[in-house]
Amino acid sequence: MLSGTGLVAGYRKGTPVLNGMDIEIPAGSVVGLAGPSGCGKSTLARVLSLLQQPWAGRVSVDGAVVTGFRHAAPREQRTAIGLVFQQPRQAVDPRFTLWRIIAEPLHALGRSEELSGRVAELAEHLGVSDELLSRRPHEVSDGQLQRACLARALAVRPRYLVCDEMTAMLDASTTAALVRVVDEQVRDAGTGVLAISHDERLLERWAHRVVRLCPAPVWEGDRRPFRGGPTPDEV
Ligand SMILES: Nc1ncnc2c1ncn2[C@@H]1O[C@H](COP(=O)(O)OP(=O)(O)OP(=O)(O)O)[C@@H](O)[C@H]1O
Repeated sequence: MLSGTGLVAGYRKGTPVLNGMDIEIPAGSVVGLAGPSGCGKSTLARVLSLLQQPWAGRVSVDGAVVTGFRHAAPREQRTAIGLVFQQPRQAVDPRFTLWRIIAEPLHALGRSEELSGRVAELAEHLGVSDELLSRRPHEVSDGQLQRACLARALAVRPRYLVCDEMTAMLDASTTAALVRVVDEQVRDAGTGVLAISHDERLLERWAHRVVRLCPAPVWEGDRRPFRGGPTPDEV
């Protein structure tokens, strides 16, 4: 289980974006996360991927409370969680070939003996041809690059995957292909997935459970509405 308990996080002192958020992503299931723009979905994705330190609350990975975030995140916990962003072009080094992009997490862990076999296996699984592997990001489409980004996220076999609007820029067939690969991970490897999307129809088809974040707060006198947690109509 990847879980966040009592998460408070934000950017400007005194105005948290998440204000006491609880969420649980069990192994082998897809939890959908929906909600209007600006309500904190990507913030939650960064906190659960250990890229952003919450102001309060805790993140646990398979029962172990995370003790550090960003560079201070324990390697074992950091590699347990893969992240795929909405904008693949902002998520890769433009100088790298797709091969190197996919290989990067293994390279960073010093697992060079696995590199070529694992990259070939992932590329085939994600439908990235040998010819595409030698190209750089500006020489491929968004969909082809996002396939490589999903391959990169899966390279070290994470136990959890956070997909932050992974398919928002993609056509229907690429969306279906990527969702199919993620579903196979869930079924065959027991991966737990947080699928963030504006597309409620996609989430209803894809996720076992959908959590909806509240809209941005509206001030009504002294009543400060709860913000950033699941609404009671969680399904
Ligand atoms: N780096 C940042 N610095 C300051 N404020 C930020 C930063 N990133 C996000 N915010 C603010 O935090 C709030 C939540 O942003 P976040 O990106 O988490 O929302 P979101 O639900 O993912 O939105 P969207 O659906 O549009 O992607 C927004 O008000 C946003 O302006």
